[in-house]
This record gives sequence, structure tokens and C-alpha cells, in this order.
Amino acid sequence: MGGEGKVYTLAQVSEHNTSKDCWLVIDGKVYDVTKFMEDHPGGDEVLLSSTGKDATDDFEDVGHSSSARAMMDDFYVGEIDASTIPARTKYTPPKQPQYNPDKTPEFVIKLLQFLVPLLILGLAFGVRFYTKSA
Ligand code: HEM
Repeated sequence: MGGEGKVYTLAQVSEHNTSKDCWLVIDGKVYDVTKFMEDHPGGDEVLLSSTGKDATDDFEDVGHSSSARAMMDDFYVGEIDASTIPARTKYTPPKQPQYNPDKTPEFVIKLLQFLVPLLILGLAFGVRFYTKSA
């Protein structure tokens, strides 16, 4: 098998996405795992779900053994044209809902919460002072 290093586009590899004809892209290389579908310890379903894309992350996430990696040579059919693989979809955090940029109301409330009791206290003293001297 293989070794000729033919270069495939992702579109070409993606055509092989059935249990009777299954190609994978792992680490820049293209593998025809059709004959391996039934023997794969992880099952054929996961292999199928990894078709049509760069399956490197899927493959690595499982933590495949070195013997698993050694088996890959048997399925090698060529290289992937890296420019046909869409750029890694990177996580963009959801936009924060517009956080009130004008902090004034919040600030005024805090100020009032502080001032109003003082005002009442002052008033009480004032009243007491005036009623006493009257
Ligand atoms: C040419 C490609 C692949 C080969 C040669 C391969 C080979 C193997 C081998 C030998 C095992 C047994 C455990 C080990 O030795 O690490 C295994 C397990 C497994 N593989 Fe793969 N694999 C390939 C691709 C994939 C891909 C693309 C996936 C997608 C997620 C996958 C998912 C799994 C899972 C989930 C297990 C664990 C099964 C279990 O422990 O119950 N494999 N594979």
C-alpha cells in the first residue's frame, strides 16, 4: 500500500465517507481505513464521523497507543493538500451583553444610600437642638 504520496484535496477525501469506503485525514496524511472499519476497536461509527474533515484532534483525543499509530502505515494512501482544510475554527467567547457603560445611576444610588441616613441623623439632631433651646 501507498508510499507514493499522492496529494488529495479535502473534497476528494470527503467523497469516501461510507462504511464501504472510508478515508481519514490525520496529521496531514490521508488514510484509507475501509478494510479496518470492522476491526477498529473504537468501532466504525467514530471513524465515519471523523470523515470529511481533519480528524487529527479526534484521533489524538482518544490517546491512541503506539501500536495503533504503527498500524496507520498500512492504510496510508497519500497527503492532504493543507490549503483545502478550512482554518481551525477557533473559540470566540460570546459577546458580553452591553454592560451599562454609564455607571452614573449606580453611583448616585450608592451615594444616596450613604447620604440619606446621615441627613436623617442630622435632621434629628437639628430638631432636638432647636426644641431644646426654644
Ligand atoms: C488510521 C486511523 C486509526 C487507527 C489505526 C486506529 C486504531 C485504533 C486501535 C488499535 C485502538 C485500540 C486502542 C489503542 O491501541 O490505542 C483504537 C481505539 C479507539 N479508536 Fe481508533 N484508530 C484510528 C482512528 C480513529 C479515529 C479517527 C477515531 C475518532 C474518534 C478513533 C476512535 C477510537 C476510540 C474511541 C477508541 C477507543 C475504543 C475503546 O477503548 O473502547 N480512532 N483505535
